[in-house]
Amino acid sequence: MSANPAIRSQFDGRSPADVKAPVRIAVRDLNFYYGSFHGLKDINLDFRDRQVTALIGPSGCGKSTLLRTFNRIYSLYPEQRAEGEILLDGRNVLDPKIDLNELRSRVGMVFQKPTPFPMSIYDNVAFGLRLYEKLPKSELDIRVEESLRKAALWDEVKDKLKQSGTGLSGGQQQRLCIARTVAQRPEVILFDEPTSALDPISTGRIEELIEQLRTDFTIVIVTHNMQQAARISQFTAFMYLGELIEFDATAKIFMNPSKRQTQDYITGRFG
Ligand SMILES: Nc1ncnc2c1ncn2[C@@H]1O[C@H](COP(=O)(O)OP(=O)(O)OP(=O)(O)O)[C@@H](O)[C@H]1O
Repeated sequence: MSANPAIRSQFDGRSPADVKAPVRIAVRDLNFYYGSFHGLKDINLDFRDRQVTALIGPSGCGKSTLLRTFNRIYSLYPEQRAEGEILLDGRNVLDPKIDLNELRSRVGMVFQKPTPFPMSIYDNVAFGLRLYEKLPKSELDIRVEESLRKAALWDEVKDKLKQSGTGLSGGQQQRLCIARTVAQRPEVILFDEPTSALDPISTGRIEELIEQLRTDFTIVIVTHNMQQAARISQFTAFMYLGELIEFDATAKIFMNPSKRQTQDYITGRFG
């Protein structure tokens, strides 16, 4: 199962997977249930520091479910539960004693559809900072600018910070949501299909941005788009029916996967 030269050339010059990077999130024997439905089955997986890990697999395989365990966002729904361990820097985020606000400031999330708050661009970014960090106005201004720069949006909005965030284009709104997440200085950023509602140019900008954000953050991205996974991630996890089928460096998954199911999926034979 080795790749043809066209697939191989896609990986020329790409940042290779750093298999020695420290493990930031370690998933151990994770099972997830929606009521009686067993959504994730015995998942074991390591996410490495300052690497982009893509979660791929056919619709309904559990990619979003896995992503949503890392910041316990599922716990808004009483019938949903996780068993096992998700160690963030060695501490189990599934521990009921963990402070969920603190967890969510350490593990930020960007959703499929841009979700700016109905307030100014500045206030969108400052929102979490005002809640959790009592910064003087001058420092708040610095953090807002820094976050908008990291989200590659500053130059487009610096003269209209008081205008509503909802008046921006879809791609700009998504970068605003990234700025809002980055402002909290999280360690991990979760992206749930962040470009599926965007045009190709906006998609390209978000992909470039994710590559830049990798220098500061550990990134996990759910994507349906196999080319996108190949373009932007260092590691890829292929899931099917709630199970982790294969996890490896992205180049290995796409050029020489070990499992037949992975090969069939990446060559478009199913899913
Ligand atoms: N709220 C829910 N209640 C019951 N079952 C659910 C719920 N949300 C998801 N599921 C089921 O869990 C499984 C995994 O869903 P999940 O959304 O994680 O898949 P996915 O791989 O992200 O799919 P997609 O690519 O279509 O977004 C599916 O069988 C789905 O029907």
